[in-house]
Amino acid sequence: MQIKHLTYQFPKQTTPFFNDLSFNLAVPSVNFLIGTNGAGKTTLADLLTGLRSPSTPVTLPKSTLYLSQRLPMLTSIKVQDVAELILGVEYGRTKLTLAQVKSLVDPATYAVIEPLWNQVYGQLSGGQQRLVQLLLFLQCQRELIVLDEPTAEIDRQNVNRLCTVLREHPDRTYLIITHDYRDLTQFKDYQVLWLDQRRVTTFSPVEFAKASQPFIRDFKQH
Ligand SMILES: Nc1ncnc2c1ncn2[C@@H]1O[C@H](COP(=O)(O)OP(=O)(O)OP(=O)(O)O)[C@@H](O)[C@H]1O
Repeated sequence: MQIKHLTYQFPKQTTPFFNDLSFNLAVPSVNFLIGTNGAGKTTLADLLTGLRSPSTPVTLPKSTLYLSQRLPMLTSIKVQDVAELILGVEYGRTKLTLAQVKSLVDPATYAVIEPLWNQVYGQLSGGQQRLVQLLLFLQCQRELIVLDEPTAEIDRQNVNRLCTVLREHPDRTYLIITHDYRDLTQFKDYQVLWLDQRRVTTFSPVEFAKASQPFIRDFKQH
């Protein structure tokens, strides 16, 4: 998937933040987007998913799923209502039983949802809320699936579950923003996109293992 000549200027700014940025997303594959705080990763994700509009016309993926860092959700409803909201819309159903959910989602997702089914969503921990939303939304297929720091609040056992779900769909194209090298080691094959100085450099796993730029060296040491 080629992103060509992407230019974006924040409102009220006099110069573009991204100027004629071009890069390739590996398709289908996991693309990890890395870079220092403030490099522009979230801004780039916002642009690819239509949350922000590029300053000049660019061809972008037609359908995207964007799980940004802070996911809004009604907190007084139960986990089963959250499942109905997300899966019900996707599958065109207004009511979903736990048994029906079992038939719609993958086993790793069911293992997380089942024990929480009757709990009030707002009473889950921050990490549990994030995990429930991520796993339910990952049951939906789109041309590009963008995850902004999906593992940030999640314990490593649940990260394993999350990555199991991601690996179960090798036909998908993911763009995953991360500051955690351990996320890369969950996958055999992937592409790394390093956003630095408003430019993207891409690496295969072998190239990334050899790369020795200070940011990448520190990233790999985590
Ligand atoms: N509305 C705005 N106007 C001007 N600059 C902005 C605006 N919103 C964000 N920025 C700047 O754009 C830069 C990129 O921000 P962004 O959130 O995309 O970085 P990031 O790489 O996702 O960082 P982090 O790793 O900390 O999440 C930051 O320096 C930020 O201050």
